[in-house]
Amino acid sequence: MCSFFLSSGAKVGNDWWLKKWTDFNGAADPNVTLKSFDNTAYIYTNDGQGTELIANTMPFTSLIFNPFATGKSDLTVSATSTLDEDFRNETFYYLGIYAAFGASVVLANNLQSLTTLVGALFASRRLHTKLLNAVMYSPLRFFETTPIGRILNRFSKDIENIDSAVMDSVHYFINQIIQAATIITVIGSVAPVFLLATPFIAISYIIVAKRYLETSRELKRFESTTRSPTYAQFSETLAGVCTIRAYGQEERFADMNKIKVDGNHKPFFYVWAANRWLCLRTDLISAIVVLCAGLAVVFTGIPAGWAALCISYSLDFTNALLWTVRMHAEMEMNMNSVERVEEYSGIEQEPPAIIESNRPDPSWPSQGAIQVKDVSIRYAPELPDVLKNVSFAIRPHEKVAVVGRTGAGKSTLSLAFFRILPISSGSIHIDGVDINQIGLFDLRSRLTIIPQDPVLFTGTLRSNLDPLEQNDDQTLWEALKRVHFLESMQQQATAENDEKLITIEDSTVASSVVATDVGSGITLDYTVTENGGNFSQGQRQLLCLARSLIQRNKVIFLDEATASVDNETDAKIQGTIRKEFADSTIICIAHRLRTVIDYDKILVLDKGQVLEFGSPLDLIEKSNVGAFRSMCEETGEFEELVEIARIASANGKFKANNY
Ligand SMILES: Nc1ncnc2c1ncn2[C@@H]1O[C@H](COP(=O)(O)OP(=O)(O)OP(=O)(O)O)[C@@H](O)[C@H]1O
Repeated sequence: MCSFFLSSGAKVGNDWWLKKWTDFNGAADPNVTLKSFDNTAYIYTNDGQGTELIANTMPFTSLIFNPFATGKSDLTVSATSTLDEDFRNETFYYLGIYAAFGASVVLANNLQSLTTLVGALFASRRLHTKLLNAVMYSPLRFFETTPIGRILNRFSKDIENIDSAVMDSVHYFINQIIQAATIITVIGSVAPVFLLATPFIAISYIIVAKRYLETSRELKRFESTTRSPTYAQFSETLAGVCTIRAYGQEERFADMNKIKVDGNHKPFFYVWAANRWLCLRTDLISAIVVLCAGLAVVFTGIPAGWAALCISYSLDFTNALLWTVRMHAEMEMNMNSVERVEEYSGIEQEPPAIIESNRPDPSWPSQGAIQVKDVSIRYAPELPDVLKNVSFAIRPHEKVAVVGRTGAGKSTLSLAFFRILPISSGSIHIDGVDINQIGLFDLRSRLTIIPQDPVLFTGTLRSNLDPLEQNDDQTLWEALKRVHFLESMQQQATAENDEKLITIEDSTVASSVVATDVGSGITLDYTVTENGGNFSQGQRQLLCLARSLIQRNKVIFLDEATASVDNETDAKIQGTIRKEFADSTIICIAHRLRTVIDYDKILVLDKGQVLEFGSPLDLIEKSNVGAFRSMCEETGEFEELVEIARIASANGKFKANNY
């Protein structure tokens, strides 16, 4: 009679568990052996003539044994419920391990994501700051030789890549490598003969990956370099849209844009073609891996479960391999952005902003005496000198006009004072301080320039006049009034709408221009659009002049500051300059000789050299060969200019020119 007790759900799971069972059965009937292999239990009897398998379980299933069906009804096999207890304990034990694995995977994943994100943010911020500083403090030459599109590309696409893509690709690349290595290890440990195939797999991988990486890296670089001209062309087109329309060239510019966009998209298309190429190769390698795994399984004769594991892992290998190569390429391509941003951190920099050991007195320059000695300047080391051994001296509070033909070097001279261009030889002293020996911040913050092209920033009147918010509203309004900006706005508003009566209030509270209609009123919060686009060129120059009035520096450069205003406004502004800057040294670059004929001195430049330097009257009365004299003659108002110069000389400077 056979008795077999096994409660339902009991499973044969591992050797240890089964060993106990076997012992138990062995004790019950020495002719019965119970073996376990690969999660399957086998019951054998030995009738003295040989061993016979009489029952077996399915893998991971309960032992179902019907002794009558086997014809071994005299067989006694017994098992007790202690097996269930063991099984239950072990199940919980392994479930616990499994849960712990799950929890650690979740934790590790989160930790990894956190580290990646924080690391990426930190790295990206550092790189961005480095790039910004490098560009901000680069010399003028850098901007002249570097297309704006290229700089924009660094700050937009490259920084975006570093922000979001670089760390992701590094992260996935490492994951994929671990996955591929794990697969090889698992298959290798189950069927070690498989390891014989790994050199072949490694070599194939290296060949395919190398080819793909080289191609895709070049394609990506090509894509990046073709993007900059696209940006440049686009921004140029936007800036010159009026001219383009005026000449009816819209279509040509649109075509140019299409060509550039096409050029930029071509490499993108080829990147995907290369991707397909890669897929084919990795599929091939993976097929060989599956074949090798299959052969290894067959020839080592490992149990079915392990064999299945090997094969299913080898199938996963295709994906792991493909993504390892892809992520490797992606990582390298994204690293191009890091390389490109890093490249800019090595660009030439301007001298230091502050030299602690040599800071000028806070009141410097208090007089405005200037000594220029043998100054030569060039725009680049490979270019010829633009200013050649220029020497002159200006006494405190003197008003000096710099005149000369186009290209004579007038604007370059003002750049030399601000050290926008480095002085290649000679020196400039202001109130006895060699400007080459002090920091750029100290130098530039003590001088004022009103450039040929007035620069305004998007914001408000207030933010443009007083960006550091160091002055009260009253001062700002005063400055606007003195440069006749308010008048100009009033005229404009009146012209726009006669019914909107604009008045200039002189109230001490704000001295604001208030319109009866709020819509046309001007306040210090009046919007200034990009580049001051909502003001005329002349109004922009007036605003720059107002800004310099507020600064009240002792040395002022006017680079054709009133070139874009009408004669009447020019006369008013000149009056303001004479009054407001009476105590300052003024160096004024001018084309309208009438504007500067009553200045203290005239400096005539020609081809970067000083031709004449002296009082206007002295120069104008020079014999016929005088350069200034012939310039005055060319104006067609020679007599008038001579008259003004004479009155100015007789009555004291800055009084004759009443227009
Ligand atoms: N960015 C530059 N790079 C190279 N050379 C330049 C650059 N700017 C000006 N130059 C050269 O320097 C010389 C002097 O130019 P600058 O602008 O100082 O003349 P300018 O007298 O102010 O002329 P304008 O009256 O037309 O403003 C010119 O011959 C010009 O070719």
